Amino acid sequence: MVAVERQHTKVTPDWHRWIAESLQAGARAVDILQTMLDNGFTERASWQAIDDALMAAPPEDAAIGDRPSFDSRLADGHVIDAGDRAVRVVTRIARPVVAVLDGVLSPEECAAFRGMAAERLHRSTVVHKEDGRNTVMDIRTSDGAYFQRAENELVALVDRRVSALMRLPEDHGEGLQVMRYGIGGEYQPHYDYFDPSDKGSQPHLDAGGQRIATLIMYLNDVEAGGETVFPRIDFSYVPKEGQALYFEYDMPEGRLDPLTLHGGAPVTQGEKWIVTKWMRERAFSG
Ligand SMILES: O=C(O)CCC(=O)C(=O)O
Ligand SMILES: [Fe+2]
Repeated sequence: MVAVERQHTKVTPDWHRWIAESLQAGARAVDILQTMLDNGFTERASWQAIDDALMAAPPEDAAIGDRPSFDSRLADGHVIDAGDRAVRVVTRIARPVVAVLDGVLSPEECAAFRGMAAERLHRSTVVHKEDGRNTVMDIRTSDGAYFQRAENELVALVDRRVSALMRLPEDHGEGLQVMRYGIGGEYQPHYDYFDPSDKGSQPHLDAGGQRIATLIMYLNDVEAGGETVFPRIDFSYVPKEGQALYFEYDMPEGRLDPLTLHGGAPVTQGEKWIVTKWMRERAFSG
């Protein structure tokens, strides 16, 4: 019989005390959560206990006006210089590192990408866990089109802008990937980084190393559905033409941030078009 690992759903008084003390000592809720997950508690039970502790005794130093620190590769400030464009920050989340950015692409650029991609769309694939090959699977039901770095003027312009924005050299970037989701089209929750324990990740890791950050740019407003969701932090972004969602997942000591689990919710009305840039830790031939 296969042993089923039981997860704890009951938080003991000792643990409640530890949570309260850790919060008072200034620990972050996400780090407390991680310790609890590592010790076999369910996510739901852990958050419940952390929330209870926060309600009972909010950290003394959490004065309104105190700004959390956003330790991110993105520049500070409300407006970021992306070379040929000023990009406005709409929202920042500290952990996982996420930012919503406005004005990354103009309406004309969005239309041009949709038009350019329409001619070469094919069913999107995912990396197979075992053999590393690009494989069609139900978890990702979109059509995609790949653009080699700098393959035409618009692609070159956007590659350059994205590199300035993400503060990583252009040659760390995979070619831009346009995706179109029709009604029912979705991308179920996944990590963008390659799971180092999967055999199939190896050929990808050998070329350019691990993926470390993602920029999803939205090429249209979606009528209904199609949100980009982060289920581990209950965060949902509603697509808006010209905006982008930035997130990074490389953490100190080579760890990868599991809170970046994310997906594209099914489109229920209209279409959804995005163009994505995945950045690697090293230069990469494309
Ligand atoms: O469609 C979405 O909102 C998510 C896309 C995504 O996860 C990706 O391009 O890696
Ligand atoms: Fe993704």
